[in-house]
Amino acid sequence: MSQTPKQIIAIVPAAGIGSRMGAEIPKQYLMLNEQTILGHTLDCLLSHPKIDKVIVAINPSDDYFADLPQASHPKLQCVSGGKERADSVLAGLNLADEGAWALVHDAARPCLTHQDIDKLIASATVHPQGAILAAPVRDTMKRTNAEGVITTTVCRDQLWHALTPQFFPVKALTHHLTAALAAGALITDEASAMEWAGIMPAVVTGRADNIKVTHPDDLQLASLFLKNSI
Ligand SMILES: Nc1ccn([C@@H]2O[C@H](COP(=O)(O)OP(=O)(O)OP(=O)(O)O)[C@@H](O)[C@H]2O)c(=O)n1
Ligand SMILES: C[C@](O)(CO)[C@H](O)COP(=O)(O)O
Repeated sequence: MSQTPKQIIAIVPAAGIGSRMGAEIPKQYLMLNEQTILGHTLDCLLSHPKIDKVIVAINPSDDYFADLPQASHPKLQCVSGGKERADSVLAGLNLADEGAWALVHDAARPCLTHQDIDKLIASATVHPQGAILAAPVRDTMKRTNAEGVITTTVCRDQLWHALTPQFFPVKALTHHLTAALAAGALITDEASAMEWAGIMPAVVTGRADNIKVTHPDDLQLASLFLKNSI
């Protein structure tokens, strides 16, 4: 059994433009109930007792972040994000202490709970290579051709939706993410950078309501989840 990480830094990629949302403003600044999507996400991370610092990667042309109430929080630090999500995560990692663990969480996932953060942090004692929150697939999964015709049914045994946070030692994640990006690997989450390096992260079952607000119809769902979060 390994020890629980002594220092935990949350890294929040929040530099996207939300093109699939099709809103007038970047989706992380859309209102959800009483505050912005990013505000909900930051409140959850800033209030967790085991998270020592929160580094938010924002778009260099972001005109909204400074107006958030959370912007002046003493635990919070800002950095300029990059072209892709992975670049933004790396920008945050480069500010983090090498001896810490990084808890990387999408700004666009405002329904995260402390219960799931606790589960993921606790997993480090059993999985020193790191782990991610994930939700088991419920539906039958189909793969189609470019014309939208089903070509195969994908076996759903041990098939998961990768969520965030994703939890890794800062030094290892920074090293492998840097190398994977330099090699031109397609990296859409932190686990895929570790997998690229031959490391096998664990999954920790997370709540299915920890959705990524991506399309317009996700807003109503996220609003309901936040109103009824237990
Ligand atoms: N260059 C980028 C792209 C995305 N993100 C962040 O990564 C998270 C997950 O990405 P996604 O849901 O795809 O957000 P967007 O890239 O904004 O959405 P879209 O792909 O629809 O444009 C979001 O919090 C987004 O702000 C980021 O920090 N830097
Ligand atoms: C990191 C992630 O949320 C895990 O499911 C997902 O890969 C982000 O993908 P996106 O296309 O950048 O939203």
